[in-house]
Amino acid sequence: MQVEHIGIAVKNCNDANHLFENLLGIAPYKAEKVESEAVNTSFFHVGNTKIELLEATSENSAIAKFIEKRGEGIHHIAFEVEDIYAEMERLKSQGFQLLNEAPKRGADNKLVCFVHPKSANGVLVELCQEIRG
Ligand SMILES: CC[C@H](C(=O)O)C(=O)SCCNC(=O)CCNC(=O)[C@H](O)C(C)(C)COP(=O)(O)OP(=O)(O)OC[C@H]1O[C@@H](n2cnc3c(N)ncnc32)[C@H](O)[C@@H]1OP(=O)(O)O
Ligand SMILES: [Co+2]
Repeated sequence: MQVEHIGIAVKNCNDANHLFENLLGIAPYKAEKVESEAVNTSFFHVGNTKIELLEATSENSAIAKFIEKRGEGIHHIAFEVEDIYAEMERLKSQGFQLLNEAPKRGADNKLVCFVHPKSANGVLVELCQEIRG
């Protein structure tokens, strides 16, 4: 398993893109809107992992609620897995609380699911599997 990306909640992707471009010295490689999560995302390659900037597109978005409550900042850590179905079963059998019954389509051509922060020492964990074919 490796860290696929670190999700950072931001108020405005354009502003955050400029800041991270200055910080990292590289431009984002992708911008993607994900309606199902009510977010705009922007991705930077950093070594063999990524930064995912997330801007809410609706006040009901998880990102909007997070920023309202905690301000901008690190939102989640995503791990890449080979078989998200098997990993979900494994985590469920170990008593982790999953936030979705089945994987859903995320950004950057991935199937994703989430583990409740309460099950992971206060960290929102995302599992990602590349959508193959
Ligand atoms: C576009 C897809 C993209 C991808 O990579 O493919 C994404 O990453 S999408 C990312 C945005 N989507 C999600 O985060 C979906 C999963 N998240 C959720 O279902 C909710 O945000 C949830 C359940 C984590 C929190 O829900 P809600 O905000 O309605 O509940 P509370 O505010 O009451 O929070 C409950 C409890 O959890 C703590 N909390 C909330 N968010 C986080 C967080 N990001 N990291 C750590 N802890 C978090 C919150 O503080 C509450 O704790 P308490 O001690 O009761 O205050
Ligand atoms: Co993510």
